[in-house]
Amino acid sequence: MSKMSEIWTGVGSTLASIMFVHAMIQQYLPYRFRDYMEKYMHRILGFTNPYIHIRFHEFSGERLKRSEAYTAIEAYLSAKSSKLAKRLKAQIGKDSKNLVLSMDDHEEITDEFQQAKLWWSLSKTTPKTQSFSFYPTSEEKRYLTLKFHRRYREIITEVYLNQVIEKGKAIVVENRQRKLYTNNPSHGYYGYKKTLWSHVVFDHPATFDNIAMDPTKKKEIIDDLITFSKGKEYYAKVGKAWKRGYLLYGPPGTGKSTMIAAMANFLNYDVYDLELTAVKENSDLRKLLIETSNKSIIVIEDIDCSLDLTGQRKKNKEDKEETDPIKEKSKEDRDHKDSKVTLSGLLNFIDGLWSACGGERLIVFTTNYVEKLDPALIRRGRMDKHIELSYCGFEGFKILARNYLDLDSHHLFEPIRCLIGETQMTPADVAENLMPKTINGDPEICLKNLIEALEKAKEDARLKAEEEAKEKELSTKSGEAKKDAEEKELLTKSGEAKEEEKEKELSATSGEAKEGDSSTKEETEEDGSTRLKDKECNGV
Ligand SMILES: Nc1ncnc2c1ncn2[C@@H]1O[C@H](COP(=O)(O)OP(=O)(O)OP(=O)(O)O)[C@@H](O)[C@H]1O
Repeated sequence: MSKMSEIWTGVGSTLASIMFVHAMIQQYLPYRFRDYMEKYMHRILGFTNPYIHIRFHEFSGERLKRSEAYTAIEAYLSAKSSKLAKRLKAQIGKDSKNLVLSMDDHEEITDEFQQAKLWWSLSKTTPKTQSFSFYPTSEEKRYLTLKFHRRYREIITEVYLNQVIEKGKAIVVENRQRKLYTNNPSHGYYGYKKTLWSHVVFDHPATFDNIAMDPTKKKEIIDDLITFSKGKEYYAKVGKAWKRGYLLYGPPGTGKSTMIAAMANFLNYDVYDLELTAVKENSDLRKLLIETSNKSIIVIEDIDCSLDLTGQRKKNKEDKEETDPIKEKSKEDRDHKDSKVTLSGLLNFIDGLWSACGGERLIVFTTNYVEKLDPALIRRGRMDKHIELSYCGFEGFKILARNYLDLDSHHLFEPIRCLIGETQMTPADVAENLMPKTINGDPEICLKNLIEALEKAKEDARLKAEEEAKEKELSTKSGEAKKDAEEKELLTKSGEAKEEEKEKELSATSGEAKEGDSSTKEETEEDGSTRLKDKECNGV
């Protein structure tokens, strides 16, 4: 018993001495010397230690991007961690339904592969000088370490790791909780240790089934998206970055935002809603791009009024102030932020060298005024597919009737078919009219509401057309009157001119006659010496 306590005492004092020496070295030895010591310690241990260590850092490069390998390994280990690790981290899983568990910092779990035993551990380093902060520090650097016996080197590096990454990637896709991101302002008080994007869970119910548009057009878009998402090899073969640009244009309320949500749901992509006016300069745009993940849609809504990219912003503003002053006011407020993003910066963002890092990205612009955009911005190759979203047709109405009223046919469909072809009503307005105003509302009432609204829209359009025709007539008449007056004036002027000419002519001929009498006069003017003689001839 006393021997045991002696041993323990010995172990305790040895440990204390080691810790003391370690603390002394940390405190007083210059860091360069410490580095040398560490280096040689590792070398000495390398001769005796039969284990190999591989590190996987969470962030690659200058913390630019989360390492894909790290993410995949983390996902691979998460199933094992929940069974084996003693300390776990919990995160909310897909659709906010379940918890995803993974091992906590400084935990270690084991794995086996073809009789080889492996150890995975999660560690982190904190910065040497840590300042006090109210914010969670983002300076911690995490890394996973794999340890295995050197006799398994080949099998682990050539087979096991590839399998881990492949399985991990599949788990990431499966567990992916899709997100809707928005960029934080590059200026202002958020500058300290901020992340570039903030996100919420993306949970939009729009799908291609419930979007109201022409079925042929819809199929064309779906086919295009499928071709894109399966086109990794093709894009590599033709030497193009794996990305595609979509330009969605059309009047407000025709479903541009709804289309983006449907695309994201269809492809299972994240959405990055990029607010250009919050980006200070072109270099910030590049950083934002690097921070986006693969399998994502980067959206710039209302591109025509985001920035002075069209060279016509002033004009746009004037145009729109007439139509929607409230909306325009808030846009104007945004414009007041001093963003220096330029058209060339944005073009670089879309298809410069940096746009090729990562892959499987869609870039979507929306606008209500396609004709006002700079052609360079929307040329094919940048915006590969131009999609017009327009007023609701009968096919679109049928989809909305199915969505909102569970109706595939009704005797009121026929009058609606006629009316909808004669009016310009957006799907948003049609949907609003179809929405039952009470729970379990009668679908017939909703259809009648729509008919009423369509008739009103038709009447309004007729009145407007009449008014416009009148205005046109008036302006033509006033134009004609003006023209008449101008012509008259011209005539009068030309008459006067003619008269003047005649008078001139007359005076010229009478002058000539006089000149005939004194033909020698000209000569006298040319030659002063003859003048006297002439005068004499005329008896002066
Ligand atoms: N094509 C459509 N199919 C189904 N619903 C639609 C469609 N278009 C509009 N809606 C309905 O109208 C609402 C407004 O549509 P959305 O915001 O997509 O229009 P938008 O074209 O993006 O408008 P804005 O140009 O003003 O941003 C949506 O919530 C949706 O319910």
